[in-house]
Amino acid sequence: MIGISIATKWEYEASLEYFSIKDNERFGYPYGEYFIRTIDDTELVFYSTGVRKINGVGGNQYMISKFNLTKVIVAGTCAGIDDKFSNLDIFVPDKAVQYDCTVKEIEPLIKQSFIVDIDLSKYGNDFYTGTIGTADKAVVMWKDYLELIENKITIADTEAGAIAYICKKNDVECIIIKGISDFPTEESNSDKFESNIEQINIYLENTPKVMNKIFGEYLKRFI
Ligand SMILES: Nc1ncnc2c1ncn2[C@@H]1O[C@H](CCC(=O)c2cccc(C(=O)O)c2)[C@@H](O)[C@H]1O
Repeated sequence: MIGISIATKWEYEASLEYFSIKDNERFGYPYGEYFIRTIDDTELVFYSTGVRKINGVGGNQYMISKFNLTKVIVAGTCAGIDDKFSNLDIFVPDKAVQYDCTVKEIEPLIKQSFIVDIDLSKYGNDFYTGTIGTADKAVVMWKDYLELIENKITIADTEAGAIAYICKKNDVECIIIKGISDFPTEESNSDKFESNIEQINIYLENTPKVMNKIFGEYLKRFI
């Protein structure tokens, strides 16, 4: 069985809609909900975990143990960091890093022990790849965005790097498929809150579009 890990309720709702899931096919578990679908003769369990690293890791560890998963695919949205890319571009990163685990004033932002390399060689190369950076807070502030650019991060989220890390501990393959839902914008002091609300609205508008693109154009070749 392969697990499809989904963080937010909006991403999960878009998944329910995409696969036309009926109420009696939805089951609860301590971190959220799951449903099961067979695609190309492979059984997949789609589950919501809730947001940020603790929920992402807890939900995945639970599902790896419950269903004896052989692979986890993290599917969802992310912030765009590298400005060569645009909203709705989809990535399958070959590197996942946690960037909030060091004292950055005296240590490098990213330490080797928090980097997971992902071998994509058997899946071809007709997709965007790069480094996904994960931390427990969303990338909203311009100074955080500049720091990620400086550290050569391509996209950022709040779960994937930690999920890849615990998959490795479990000897379970982890593939991350993420689409850009939003980019941080430079905020001035006066419109900090407005610019944040605007970013959230863009995220909400793009979430179903990203999930449909992942399921329609990317999922099958990674299962
Ligand atoms: N900018 C982002 N940074 C990090 N992760 C992002 C971003 N965008 C999307 N994700 C991904 O989607 C989910 C939720 C998104 C989220 O929390 C968010 C999105 C936009 C603005 C704000 C805000 O507070 O203004 C919060 C997370 O689970 C994460 O995996």
